[in-house]
Amino acid sequence: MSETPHEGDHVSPPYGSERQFQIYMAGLQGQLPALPLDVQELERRAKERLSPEAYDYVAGGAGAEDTMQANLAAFQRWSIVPRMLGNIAQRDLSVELLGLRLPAPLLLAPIGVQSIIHPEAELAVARAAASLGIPFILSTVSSYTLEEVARAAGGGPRWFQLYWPADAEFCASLVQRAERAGYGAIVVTLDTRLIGWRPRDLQRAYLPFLQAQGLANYLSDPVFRRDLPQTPEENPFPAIQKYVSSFGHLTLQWEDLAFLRQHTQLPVLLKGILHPDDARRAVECGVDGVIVSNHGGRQVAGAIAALEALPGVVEAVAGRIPVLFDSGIRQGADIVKAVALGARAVLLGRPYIWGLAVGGEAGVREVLQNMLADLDLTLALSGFVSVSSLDRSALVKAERA
Ligand SMILES: Cc1cc2nc3c(=O)[nH]c(=O)nc-3n(C[C@H](O)[C@H](O)[C@H](O)COP(=O)(O)O)c2cc1C
Ligand SMILES: CCCCC(=O)C(=O)O
Repeated sequence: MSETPHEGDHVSPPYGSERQFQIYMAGLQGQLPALPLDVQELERRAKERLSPEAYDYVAGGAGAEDTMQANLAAFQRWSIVPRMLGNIAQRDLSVELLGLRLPAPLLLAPIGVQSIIHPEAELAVARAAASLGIPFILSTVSSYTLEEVARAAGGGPRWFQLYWPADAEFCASLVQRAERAGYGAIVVTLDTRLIGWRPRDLQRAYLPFLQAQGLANYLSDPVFRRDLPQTPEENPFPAIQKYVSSFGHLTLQWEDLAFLRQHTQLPVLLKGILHPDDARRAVECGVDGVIVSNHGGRQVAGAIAALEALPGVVEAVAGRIPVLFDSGIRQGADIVKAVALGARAVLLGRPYIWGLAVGGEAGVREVLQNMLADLDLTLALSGFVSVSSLDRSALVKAERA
């Protein structure tokens, strides 16, 4: 099922219009795109394929899911004001990020336990991302080990997301394994030291981690395994219990970030920043980047929409480190808006998981290709030839609906 990357898969503008043309030409021969282009339709198709609990786990959010909805609504409060008659023949979607030149301001957000979605899980995602040169961020709670996923990615760019465990030695072990396996940065997720109140999952009493689908990095770690009374192969319960009791490091504080610096050479980014004061604190702590995110509305019901938080964080950071963004990216225009508001790049979340559910590796690739083509065309038709030339002047704040 896996396909090897093709040279021609690399995104180079005017790729958007080429892809569009390919789709229409294939249509003349009676061939339609494999995946729905509309992300809501894609989600419906994914739902048909997934178990009800897996679907709800991905689709759901915290509480009444008001923040999850607000994440999407926030994009409608900014409008692009297209400019005419610039020369848009030569376009450049690429951006520089922590010494990497990315083909577009796009990465794949860390999403855990992907084997509940597709048997090839993170391996398929890593291959799809690598074929386009798009970095992916592997979750700590992945279904395959970080070493297995690194092998699947080959030379493709990758970062490791850290759920900082209470055990310092285990924390150091995870980070050093990631560094050895060629991950280029550590993304510390701050907003999920406890799991949010998620009614859909609670109603089904469903937590996939308790079925070992998200424990690959734990069970393969020599430090984690060391003091278990029985090996996880003999009896999984002691390992699961240990995982549950050590998952969230509830006494972790800003000063502790120095610990990471002592244990890795890699750049460190903080994911889950929403308040400008936290952004300033992050800069003072010497981290290399922040990610504005409310975890897709899965943690604090009633929290600020991520896009609403972005301008305040950008202002507080004042260009000292890159600001990334996620929570609500669904189409090319959303990327344009986030970048215009000061994000260096964005993370795509749920949509690529729907692609994985419907089409495995090829499905993820198709979602990414469509997103990049949409971005390229939206940018060009708005009058911009490069992502780096976008700024707030591209937008107006719409009247509140
Ligand atoms: C099913 C699911 C699992 C997730 N797992 C992780 C994770 O393991 N680590 C993490 O930092 N964020 C995790 N996230 C949050 C995403 O990285 C990202 O912040 C979120 O999906 C963005 O919202 P959006 O998908 O609505 O755009 C998860 C999100 C979903 C939907
Ligand atoms: C233990 C929680 C990890 C997965 C996650 O981040 C999510 O479900 O949102």
